Amino acid sequence: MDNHSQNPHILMIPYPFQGHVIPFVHLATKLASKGFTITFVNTESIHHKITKSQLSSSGVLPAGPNKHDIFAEARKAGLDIRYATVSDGFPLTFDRSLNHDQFMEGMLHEFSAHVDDLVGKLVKTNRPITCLISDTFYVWSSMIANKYNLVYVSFWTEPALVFTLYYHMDLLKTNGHFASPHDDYNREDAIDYIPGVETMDPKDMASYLQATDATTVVHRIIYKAFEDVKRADFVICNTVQELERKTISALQQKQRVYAIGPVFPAGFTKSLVETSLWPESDCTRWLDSKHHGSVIYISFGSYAHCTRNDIVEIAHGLLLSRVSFIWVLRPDIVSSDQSDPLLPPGFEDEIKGRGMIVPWCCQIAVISHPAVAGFLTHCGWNSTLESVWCGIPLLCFPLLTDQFTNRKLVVDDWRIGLNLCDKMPIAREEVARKISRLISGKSADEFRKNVKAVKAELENALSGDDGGSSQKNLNQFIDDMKAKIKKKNAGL
Ligand SMILES: O=c1ccn([C@@H]2O[C@H](COP(=O)(O)OP(=O)(O)O[C@H]3O[C@H](CO)[C@@H](O)[C@H](O)[C@H]3O)[C@@H](O)[C@H]2O)c(=O)[nH]1
Repeated sequence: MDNHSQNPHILMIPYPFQGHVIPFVHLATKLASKGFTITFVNTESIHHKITKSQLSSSGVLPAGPNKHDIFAEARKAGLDIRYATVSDGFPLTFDRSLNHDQFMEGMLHEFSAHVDDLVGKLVKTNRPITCLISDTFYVWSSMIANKYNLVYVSFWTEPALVFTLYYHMDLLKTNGHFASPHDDYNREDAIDYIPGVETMDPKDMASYLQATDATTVVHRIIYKAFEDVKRADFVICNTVQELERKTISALQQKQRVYAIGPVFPAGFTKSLVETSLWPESDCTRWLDSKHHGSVIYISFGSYAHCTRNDIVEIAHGLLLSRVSFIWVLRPDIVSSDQSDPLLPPGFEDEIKGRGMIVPWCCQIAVISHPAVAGFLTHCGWNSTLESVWCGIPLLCFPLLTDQFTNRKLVVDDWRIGLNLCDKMPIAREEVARKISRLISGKSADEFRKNVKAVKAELENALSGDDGGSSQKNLNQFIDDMKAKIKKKNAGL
């Protein structure tokens, strides 16, 4: 076997959002620790945000020629991970959150030209890349892989259930549950025809599949991306086989799909690689001062926005509940052009000593702390997996995209949490009541018991080198990918 097929050089490109960059970075270190050479590509904008936040958190950037290389420490630890950046087509000062649709149009139409240019250079080096691992939401992966004769691996950072719903959009359309020809009406009865999926309520689908306008830029991206993924050589998924067995088996009838999750940093501690787009506030000392199992952690991830009313009602609910809490209020949580105070007047005085409000933190450090008892979350998939790993029940407030489906897994299937509000709009009394049910009494005991069982599934999946399902699947994927690269190199 030649060196390239034994130890291939893989190009990895995450979608330029926090919730995608994080699992991609952890997967990169995992693959590098198995001997692969990786070139990891971030957009210039993501790179700029990470280095800026690193500078504000620590006051210093690492010295020397590697100061702008987020993998410098990982390389010192012996991993062969190289780092490159690519333009997303917009200037650094462009507000991608505020101008979301314009940015996404760029992702749809222009980004591939920049990637093409970069890959063209990378394949000419003395250690050429032979494989591309790109985010499933990209629309150009098969085109780039074909042009440069690369094996094409699609990495899906959400549950397999969400993948399969997008994968079968044609069925949802034919049956009138999505993009119904009757203008603004989609069928509301149960969906019972998706292979490998139990009967499900349409309100549990990803928000984009519940929309009545199915022509937005995100929809056009999803249509194209899910056509493209059908051309992937392999699909790897940040989930666990035992948790989504039927869904994954049905998908495997169509494609080579491997459940390799949860993809976490080694040892579930702060990674050697900086990934945060915002400076992290340190919550450790504050948490140390609290009783075990007494604190609620609240975060809605990096991408979704909520309304001013949501924030106000949650704030009042927290006051009524009298629990201690850490609340991550991202600067753009309502909108990045919103600078008026969000919290009710006097709130911060009233919560002194009991509540801590931060713009961002090291989430895995916070939820690993024994003081934390519950997580009020938007149900981003990374947050869901991380919370389960820490044995923390969830209070679910899904806002967008896969978060509605993730909520169904948490609340209806695994029974490890509950809905923040059963009917919109959200009301303060219900917030207080649900917080109490999450962390005290019989309901809390039940959630804790159930979350232990799901946690055990995650632990088993990662146990041993070849014992757990995700370890086995990762090893199998690696063997299959190497074989495919060898075949491709041989022109077969
Ligand atoms: O203060 C914080 C808040 C979050 N995080 C981390 O940021 C990530 C957030 O990821 P996730 O919980 O998945 O939420 P989003 O950032 O919203 O992720 C996007 O990407 C996910 C994966 O595709 C989807 O499941 C989400 O719905 C989508 O919004 C997690 O690893 C957290 O540990 C921090 O480190 N500090």
